[in-house]
Amino acid sequence: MNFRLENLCKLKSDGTFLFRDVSFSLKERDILTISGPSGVGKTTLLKCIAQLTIYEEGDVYLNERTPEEHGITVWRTRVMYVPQRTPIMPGTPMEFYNKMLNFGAQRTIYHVDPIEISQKWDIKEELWNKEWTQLSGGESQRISLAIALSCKPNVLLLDEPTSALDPTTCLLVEKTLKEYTCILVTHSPEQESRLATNTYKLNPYNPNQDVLLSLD
Ligand SMILES: Nc1ncnc2c1ncn2[C@@H]1O[C@H](COP(=O)(O)OP(=O)(O)OP(=O)(O)O)[C@@H](O)[C@H]1O
Repeated sequence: MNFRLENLCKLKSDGTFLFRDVSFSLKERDILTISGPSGVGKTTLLKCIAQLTIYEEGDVYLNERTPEEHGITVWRTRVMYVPQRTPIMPGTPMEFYNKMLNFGAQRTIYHVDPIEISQKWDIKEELWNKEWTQLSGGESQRISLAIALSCKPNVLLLDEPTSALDPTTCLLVEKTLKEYTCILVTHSPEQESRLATNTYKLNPYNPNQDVLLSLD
């Protein structure tokens, strides 16, 4: 497996750059952490990679093929975005998971049991049949993550995946994540040093850099 991002550029609504020329690459079981100040564009970068948000320039490749070549729906199952907060949804996690199993691109994938994954993180099986609205932030965060891991995507795009967890549970989740290839947004330098095989610091875009570049 190889994954590559080349010179991704994203404009803000006022026409200035949110970020410019973001490039990195990953191989199997790499964990690339993305850090940077609040509002710098970390979530937006993950959404661009997942093809959930448009970007103005740049290319992204999974195994040397673009999202268009894979097909956008297949891409999103192979390069899977997990938001920081689970959107408010009707029904239970089990109902959601069963629906997902019948959804186009997922039908062809052999899934790992998400309940088994979540049990490693102290999620009891009965929680899967509770309404999403009745779950705590940390419970729904772990269940959403278990569903994503069960699809065995090539690359996981994780937005602060342990933000709602206590330190002990956070370490249990990190232990599992080490078996996967991830691009992971974190505000924790400790988490970065425990997990990262590669790091990327997203800095606020500085237009003065363009002037210096054009003078070269
Ligand atoms: N689709 C979009 N197009 C243009 N700008 C956007 C888009 N989505 C978000 N933004 C803007 O990009 C900026 C960065 O938001 P983003 O949520 O990516 O930051 P972040 O680095 O993840 O922040 P935090 O660490 O607080 O979660 C915000 O000002 C937001 O309004």
